[in-house]
Order: sequence, then structure tokens, then C-alpha cells
Amino acid sequence: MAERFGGYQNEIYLHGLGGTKPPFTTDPVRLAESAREVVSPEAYDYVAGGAGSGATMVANRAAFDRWKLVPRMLTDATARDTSATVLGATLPAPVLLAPVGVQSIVHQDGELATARAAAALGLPMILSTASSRTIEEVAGASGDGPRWFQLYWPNDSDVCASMLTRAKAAGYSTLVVTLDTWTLAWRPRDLDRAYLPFLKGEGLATPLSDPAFRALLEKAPEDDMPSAILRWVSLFTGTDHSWEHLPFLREHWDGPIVLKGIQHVDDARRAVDAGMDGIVVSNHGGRQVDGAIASLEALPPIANAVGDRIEVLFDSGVRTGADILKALALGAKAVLIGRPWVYGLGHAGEDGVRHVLRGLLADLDISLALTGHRSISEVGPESLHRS
Ligand SMILES: Cc1cc2nc3c(=O)[nH]c(=O)nc-3n(C[C@H](O)[C@H](O)[C@H](O)COP(=O)(O)O)c2cc1C
Ligand SMILES: CCCCC(=O)C(=O)O
Repeated sequence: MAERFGGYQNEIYLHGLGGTKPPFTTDPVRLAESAREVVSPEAYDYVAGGAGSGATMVANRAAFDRWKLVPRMLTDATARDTSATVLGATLPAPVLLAPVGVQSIVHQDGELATARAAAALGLPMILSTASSRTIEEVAGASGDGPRWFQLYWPNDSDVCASMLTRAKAAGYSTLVVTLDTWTLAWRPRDLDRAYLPFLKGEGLATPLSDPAFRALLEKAPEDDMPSAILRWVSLFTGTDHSWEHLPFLREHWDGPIVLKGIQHVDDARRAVDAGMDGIVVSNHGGRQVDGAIASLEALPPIANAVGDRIEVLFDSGVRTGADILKALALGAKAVLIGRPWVYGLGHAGEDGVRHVLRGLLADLDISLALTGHRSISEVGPESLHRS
């Protein structure tokens, strides 16, 4: 274990005796509001917003509220093990940083700060294709930390193969292929501001530095940025991939492949049939299909259908240690966290990401203890009650 996670609580309580004063709120509910004060209004709306009316974002949280934990007593949970094995690797906790693009809109250090914070805690960072720093720069910042690469699967096989080669060479172990954002959803908060961060060149560091992508351009991006941006947008949105195209990715990636954005049981089965290593049950934090099923509601039938044949990860709406326990009890191996640490990044860069994640991990450790579990593997359906 990288650190005794519950120890962050002691550090804070004992700040008068030389411990730590939290740099900003530890309250997951107040976190979003507090970030509003430290990032630009358009960046805040982009991060906090969802698709359409926001119904799926609300549903994601409501689904967590329908499940309650049922604590057990006198289990001697004084010594606990929060570690988890995910795709063959042992992690200090079943927690990963979800891929989040364009991080420079909330803090100038962007993905570099996030990579350092994740590495310090031993948690995998999943780097977005749409990052504001290149694959190689972020690898440098993450040092020995575990790193995965998220692919927005471009409509050009040379560009795709080139990015995968770069990611592999830079030490990314696992490929996460996001399937639910092949075109951008109707997002009223961004439309009202006519705000798309990519049009400022944010989030294009990896494609703009890619030799295969640059070979497609008549002029180098440095000489004609608008054309380069439009070319990128045309390659990465409106893509026409189908299940038959997955072998292409397998040919160009020799590590584990995880499909992100699975919500239907039959798609989960297809991922198994296609020989994929994992799936992320996710509705993209409610940012894509307004009115889509809550991610936590989609999880149990999918976990039951695929069993141990594929690793099931989960995201969308995870905010607390209790939420993590609920997702694990319903069949997830691990969870991805999105917005909370992005707010931390906006507050205080690397320290802010660390503060949010340490708080979440401490909460997980304490929740594990107080519900009577000694290890993550003990958490199961019997730990829950549906109300
Ligand atoms: C600002 C922002 C940018 C995102 N960018 C990406 C991305 O580049 N690739 C991706 O697969 N998912 C992206 N996501 C979705 C997250 O990976 C994740 O699915 C979602 O945030 C989980 O929900 P949560 O924010 O409620 O934790 C983004 C989410 C946010 C909030
Ligand atoms: C092409 C979209 C990349 C960012 C993203 O996934 C999001 O804003 O949700």
C-alpha cells in the first residue's frame, strides 16, 4: 500500500500539531461549487455540464442513493487492505483517474500536474487523446507511475496506428477505447457560450505533434492552425467504426484493451466475444446521451452477464468512499473518477488533485472499516440493501 489511506484524516485533525490544513473543501458536494470560484466561467460550465437537460447526470447520482450499505459489527477490521488487482496489476486501491481532455482550461500545468499527483499515489492515470500536453510529456511527468492511454479512434488508420505506437513507446500499458463520443452531444451550457475548447487548440497537443497527422496537412499547424484544427475535428468526430473493426486495434496494441462507454448487456457480451480484456460501464458522466440509463443501473445486469470473462470497470457519478463500495458490491472491479479531481486541479494544480484523491481514498478506507470489511475482496452484494 502506498500509504495508509485513512491517515489523511489524522493528518488533517492533527494539523495544529504539525499536520495538514486542507487547501480547500473535503466535502464532495461543495467541491464543484468551490471550483466555480477558481476557474473561468466557460471552463467551469464545460467540466460541470452534461448533455441536454442534464437528466442523466442527475440519474447517475440518484442511482447511488437507491442503494444503501449495511454495516457489520465486531469484524476486527483494524488492519485493512484496500488494494485491488486490475488487469493483472496490483493497485493500492480500486481507483483510476478517468480520461479527461483539455485539462489546461482549468490549470496551466494541465495533465502534467495530474500525472504527478496520480503517480505519487500509485493510481493509474488514463491520458486522453484530447490532452493539452503530448503523450510523451505526460509520460515524463508520471515517471514510474502506472499509465493508460485513452483513444478517440480516428477515421484514419495511419494516424491511429501512429498514436498507438507513440503511446506504447512512452510506456502506456493499457488502451482504453472510448466508444460513446464518436460525435459530441448536444451540450447547451457550451452552446450558450459558443465554447469548444478544441477550437483554441486546447486538447490537440497529441495529434498536432503526430507525424502521421501532420503528413495529412497541406501546411504545418504552426503556419495554418485553423486548417489543422478543422482536419482534426473531421478525423475524430463522426467516425464510422463498428465491431468488425476491433481487430485493427488488437493488431496495433499488444497490451490489454478496454472498451469505455458500455451500457447495454448485449454490447458487454460483444466485447467478450471480440476478445477484449475489459469494459468500462459508463455514460461519460452524463455528457453524451441525455436520458440514458444511470450508469450504476446498467452495472449489475452487465456484471452478471459477463461474469469473470472480462474485467468490468465503472464510472459516472462516483463521489465518495461509499459510492466506490456500492459499485464494487454491484460487480465492478474498480472505478474511474472524473470531475472531482478536475475541480482539485482547478483549485491548486498537482496539490489540488492530490488533496481530492487522498480524501477519496481515506474516505474509502474508513468506509471499508466501518462497514466491517477488511479487504476490497470482501465487498459483495450482501453488503448492500436496495431501498
Ligand atoms: C471535462 C471532461 C472531459 C472529459 N474528457 C474525456 C475524454 O477526453 N475521453 C474520455 O473517454 N472521457 C472523457 N470524459 C469522461 C470521463 O472519462 C468519465 O467518463 C466521466 O467524467 C465520469 O463521470 P464523473 O465525472 O461523474 O466521475 C470527460 C469528462 C469531463 C468531465
Ligand atoms: C471530443 C470530446 C473530448 C472531450 C470529452 O470527452 C468530453 O468533453 O466529454
